[in-house]
Amino acid sequence: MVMPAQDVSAPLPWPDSVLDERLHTLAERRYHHRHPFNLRMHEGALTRAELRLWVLNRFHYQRNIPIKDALILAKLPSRELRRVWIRRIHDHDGAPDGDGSDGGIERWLRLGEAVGLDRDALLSGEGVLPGVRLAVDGYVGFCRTSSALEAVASSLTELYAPELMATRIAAWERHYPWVDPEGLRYFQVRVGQGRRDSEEALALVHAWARTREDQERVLAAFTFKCEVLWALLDAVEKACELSGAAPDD
Ligand SMILES: O=C(O)c1cc(C(=O)O)c2c(n1)C(=O)C(=O)c1cc(C(=O)O)[nH]c1-2
Repeated sequence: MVMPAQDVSAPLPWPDSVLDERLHTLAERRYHHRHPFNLRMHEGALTRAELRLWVLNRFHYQRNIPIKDALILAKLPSRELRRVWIRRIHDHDGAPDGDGSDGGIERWLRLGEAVGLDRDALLSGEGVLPGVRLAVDGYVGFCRTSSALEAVASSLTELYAPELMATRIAAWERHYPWVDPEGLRYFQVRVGQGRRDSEEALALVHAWARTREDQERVLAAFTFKCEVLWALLDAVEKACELSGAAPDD
């Protein structure tokens, strides 16, 4: 019997713990918790107009999350996996037998109202910055064209979102008391959902990334996603600089 030739020079896969460590090192440097806009948000330095601009632009990201999750769903090979993943769409759009009022998109619309933005204004998409559109389109396109492993790996930034959201909730309560606290509900609910979703995604990545090449692809997908989040905030920060809003506006 002819044995397939083995590439003895191919590097061995890392243990899961080493892959996790590499993700962590990347996040430390490149996740958007370090972005200057988030730092300004946390220290209470944003004007009302700046906070509103962020809420309006992040809504564009939020409303595209279930769309990219539907693209990932279509790549999953088993009903067991699809049954688990479909819950992410319901988390944002609302339960299938409801009217959407229990979903994350509705909670984000309420966050908009809490900062003084009309829900029709958010739904119209008017005011979404070109850079935000490109960043979000980039994320959705990545999930459309990449492998299931890479698309799932790109969601792993959520490993770091719950801690950032806890910081955000505390900062908003302290520095932006004019925001109706009901608006913070989106983040309060998302902390638990984000923990669960990212742990599920990490378990899939561990199971699927069998070679060093797969693992390198995971790191590249994660880096790309950090860049999506970073580019979104770059666009918002630049618009703040250009508008030069007065501190008490
Ligand atoms: O506010 C944040 O900092 C933040 C970050 C992220 C993230 O790291 O991708 C998500 C969210 N929020 C979020 O609310 C959310 O629903 C979400 C879904 C995903 C994803 O990639 O599937 N990321 C995130």
